[in-house]
Amino acid sequence: MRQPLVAGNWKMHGSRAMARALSQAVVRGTAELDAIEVVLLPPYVLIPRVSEEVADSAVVLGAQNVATAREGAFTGEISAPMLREFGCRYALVGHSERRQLFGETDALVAKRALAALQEDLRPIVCVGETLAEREASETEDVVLRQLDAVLSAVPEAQLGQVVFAYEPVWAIGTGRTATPEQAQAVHALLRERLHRLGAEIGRRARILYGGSVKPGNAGELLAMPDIDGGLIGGASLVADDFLAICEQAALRRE
Ligand SMILES: O=C[C@H](O)COP(=O)(O)O
Repeated sequence: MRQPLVAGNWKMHGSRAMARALSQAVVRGTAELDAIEVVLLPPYVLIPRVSEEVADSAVVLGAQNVATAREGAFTGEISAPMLREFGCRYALVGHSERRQLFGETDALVAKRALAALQEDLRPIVCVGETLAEREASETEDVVLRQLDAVLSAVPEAQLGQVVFAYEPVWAIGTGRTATPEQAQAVHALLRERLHRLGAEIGRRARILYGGSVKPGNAGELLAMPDIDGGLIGGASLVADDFLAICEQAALRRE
């Protein structure tokens, strides 16, 4: 059985006071939820603050991106060794906002995933189609192209460390969620592709869903056989909402 994972992507939100209060609420509220893995992805500058708050808990820390190099003249980038030093265990790569707003290509996303793995930082690889691509019936081609770019770069032995996330771009921050059936169809497609690399790889890979997940729709999404958790944006900034989603994910496990 795959352990459900719920990750809160705070995006570019927060302050030191907010990070402290929200992390404490998540630590308290998930203390009994040992069936699931809970990951917080604050902005870089809040990582040290969140790290202190989650230190004695099962809540895991991650970053929203990671550099392709360990160090060097890469202004504005933060490397995997730096993130590890501050307690991060995960890093998002290829979030659609990075792809769309900052021009990150499939090749760059694959390099970021590899750089993370080389430092024992688990990448959460995001894939997803835009509304125009969905309407042009290109969803499968787009998500498989994005997935294959990473699969061809990462050694098979390390694939077990990778988490995948399907986030239809048209559902992110829009209040418009994919139906559980739409999401399941893409998750099954991704798993099928992973399965081709090895039955065990396909069976064990965790594939999260993201895009306007809220307490009101989390249960039906997480009930789908190939949805192993959520990548939560807006709702992760509201402790009660995030905790309610974590509780739904824990039910999936039982
Ligand atoms: O990383 C999180 C996703 O982009 C989803 O964001 P959202 O829950 O605000 O739609």
